[in-house]
Amino acid sequence: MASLIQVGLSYALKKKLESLFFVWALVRSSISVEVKRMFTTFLRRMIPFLNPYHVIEIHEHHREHMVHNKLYSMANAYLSDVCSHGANKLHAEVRSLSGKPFLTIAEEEEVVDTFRGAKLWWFASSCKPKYSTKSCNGEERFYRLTFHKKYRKLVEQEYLTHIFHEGREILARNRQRKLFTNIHSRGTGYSWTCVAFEHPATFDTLALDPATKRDIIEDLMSFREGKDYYKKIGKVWKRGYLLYGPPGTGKSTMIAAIANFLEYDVYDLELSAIKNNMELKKIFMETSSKSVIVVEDIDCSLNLTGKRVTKNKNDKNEAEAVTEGYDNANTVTLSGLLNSIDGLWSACEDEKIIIFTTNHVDKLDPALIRRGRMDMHIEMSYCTFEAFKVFARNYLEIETHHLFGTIEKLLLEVNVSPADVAEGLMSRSLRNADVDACLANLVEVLNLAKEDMNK
Ligand SMILES: Nc1ncnc2c1ncn2[C@@H]1O[C@H](COP(=O)(O)OP(=O)(O)OP(=O)(O)O)[C@@H](O)[C@H]1O
Ligand SMILES: [Mg+2]
Repeated sequence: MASLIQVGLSYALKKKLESLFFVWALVRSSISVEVKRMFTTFLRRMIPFLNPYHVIEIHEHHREHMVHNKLYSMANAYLSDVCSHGANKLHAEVRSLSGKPFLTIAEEEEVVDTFRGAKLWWFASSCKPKYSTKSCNGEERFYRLTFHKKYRKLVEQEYLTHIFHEGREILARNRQRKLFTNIHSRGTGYSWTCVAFEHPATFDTLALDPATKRDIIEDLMSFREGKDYYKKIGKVWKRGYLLYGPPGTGKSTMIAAIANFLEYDVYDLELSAIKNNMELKKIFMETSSKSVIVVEDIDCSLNLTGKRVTKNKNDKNEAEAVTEGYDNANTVTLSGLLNSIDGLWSACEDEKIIIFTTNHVDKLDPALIRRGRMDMHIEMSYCTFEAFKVFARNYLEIETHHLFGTIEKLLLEVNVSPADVAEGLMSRSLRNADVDACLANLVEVLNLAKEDMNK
């Protein structure tokens, strides 16, 4: 019965449609081409006029050159972080070894965002790309952003920039941080190669005088938040730290703690592997923002202790020229290094920390470490009682002990590095020995050091 009615209805509908088409064919043939054109133009104008919404499509790649569209990546990160709760279907992936999942909005899903009172609809979709590239040969993803036309100015002038900046911050927070080192490859010359950066050191585990630690943390925080300030005073947004002190006092550990605190990548620059100033400049330019650039043992890296270039090169013989840092095609010189650190090129991709470490601060050229270039000079000293207490807290989970008095006295008498103290505590704590045994072992280490000193 139901199917009979259905057949009857569709038959009636078919008949109606047939008569409509017949009338339309009659009208079409009777009206002039001119009227037809006017009618179509009118319709074309009326449809957008009646539609109060505007649409912006943000594709994964630039339409013409098929290079990656940064706005797409930022929008993707932004929507995943801010609006993903509104989506029913999500994709999950892990981008860093920390294991934190990163959720992205699945295709054909719509989420809603609000910005300064404006409501914005984001629809995730994909299409066939016009051209195919290595990274995109099947489908190209895109977002369709829909908003009321009264918000057009707001979207163009503020919202898209807001998306870009927020997305960049979110990507930086979620990315896998990297440790780069410079290598020489036959084809491309000098370049960076990287591995995941997973050093566990933090300021909590760093054994250091609490006041110095606080100063460093405050300095780093004001650097990180100082974008507008640096711009206002006309300085490139970067900061230099010189870490100096005897071996095993925690200079390299401090670098890891700084990078972890700021969540920056680390570029470990091996100066002695670089051929000349030109290569050095190139390799500096290839570092990205939000990074710590490190030159360890700067006093040993190169002969950078001579004076800077003097113009009258002819007065010098070759050997003197090299020692005094002339711009030689086959060497990295002091002036080359200074230029790379804070010449005009250093302004590309700012927000960088530059750290030099040395065991012999007195050997360095004052020009290399003057304030403004190396803004903060941090002395990493032998182990103090305050530093020891950090180890005791971290390694043994104790705040006080009857042997603390003896250890404090011994630490005032002998020069032992934090590395030695850590080793003294660790050799036993690893084997689950009790606290008393660990501290007794350290007292023994300190007494031996005292005997050595007296000898
Ligand atoms: N201040 C410190 N806080 C915590 N651990 C430390 C500290 N100093 C040294 N250590 C421990 O000692 C080891 C060696 O320290 P680190 O490599 O940081 O010393 P360094 O100053 O860089 O030495 P070098 O001048 O020989 O390069 C580290 O692995 C770390 O475990
Ligand atoms: Mg070191």
